[in-house]
Amino acid sequence: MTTNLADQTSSSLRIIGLTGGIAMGKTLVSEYLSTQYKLPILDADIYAREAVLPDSSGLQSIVDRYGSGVLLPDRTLNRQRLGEIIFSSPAERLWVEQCIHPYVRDRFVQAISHPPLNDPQHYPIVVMVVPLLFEARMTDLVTETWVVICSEDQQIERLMNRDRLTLDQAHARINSQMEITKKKVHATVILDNSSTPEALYHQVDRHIAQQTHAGGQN
Ligand SMILES: CC(C)(COP(=O)(O)OP(=O)(O)OC[C@H]1O[C@@H](n2cnc3c(N)ncnc32)[C@H](O)[C@@H]1O)[C@@H](O)C(=O)NCCC(=O)NCCS
Ligand SMILES: Nc1ncnc2c1ncn2[C@@H]1O[C@H](COP(=O)(O)OP(=O)(O)OP(=O)(O)O)[C@@H](O)[C@H]1O
Repeated sequence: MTTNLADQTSSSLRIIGLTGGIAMGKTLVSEYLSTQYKLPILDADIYAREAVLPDSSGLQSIVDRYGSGVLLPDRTLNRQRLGEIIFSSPAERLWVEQCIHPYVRDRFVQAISHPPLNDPQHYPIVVMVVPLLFEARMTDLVTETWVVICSEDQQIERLMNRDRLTLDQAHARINSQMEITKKKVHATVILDNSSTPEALYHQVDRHIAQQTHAGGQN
């Protein structure tokens, strides 16, 4: 039986699962929700980094599999090297994910089940930023899903510029995620980030107000 975290916590608590394709604008939205609405933000990418900190069992497993060449001289994870490995091999990506995702899920569950975030009087809305919300089957952790989208051309341009990637590298990362058209099918809310950040923020304002007014229902 699937355990639904939202059922374990107060029914009035809204948990927004914020996702979208890589580099489509999740961070822009989460920063806005944090600064404009003071919402608590829990971020899967941050938890995934914690899972491979020096001396963690996660990092040790990765070194056991790929050798010490996956470490930088200061013994921290060489993220660029691990990225080359997992974004060019679906099998290795799945292996790394099964190593890291259980930790990420645990961190979300811990955060939302304990004070202060389990008190809807203080925090009626919590945001979980989860790039792989659908792929990693974490939708049971949230009460609504917000999917940020833009065109594929914009995605590639933003990704290449931000992360200094070649076109092939950008494609490899995009192709390792569920197609955005499929994510849209599962969305409670679609946020179109193909224009300016301000246009995106207006949509966020509208959906926070609408959903709050409707009592957090879809
Ligand atoms: C491969 C790693 C070391 C690359 O690190 P890097 O600093 O370059 O990227 P960062 O972690 O900031 O991720 C940037 C974006 O890449 C995408 N991404 C990351 N991991 C994955 C993955 N396994 N599959 C598809 N896309 C991914 C996400 O959109 C994410 O927001 C890192 O992404 C990683 O450890 N990935 C495996 C863990 C994971 O699945 N994380 C996703 C959150 S649960
Ligand atoms: N509307 C926009 N116009 C121009 N640039 C944008 C816009 N939205 C986002 N960007 C830029 O695109 C890049 C990706 O945006 P952002 O980091 O918010 O995406 P993300 O979904 O959080 O990425 P990731 O999946 O890697 O975590 C950033 O460099 C950001 O500044």
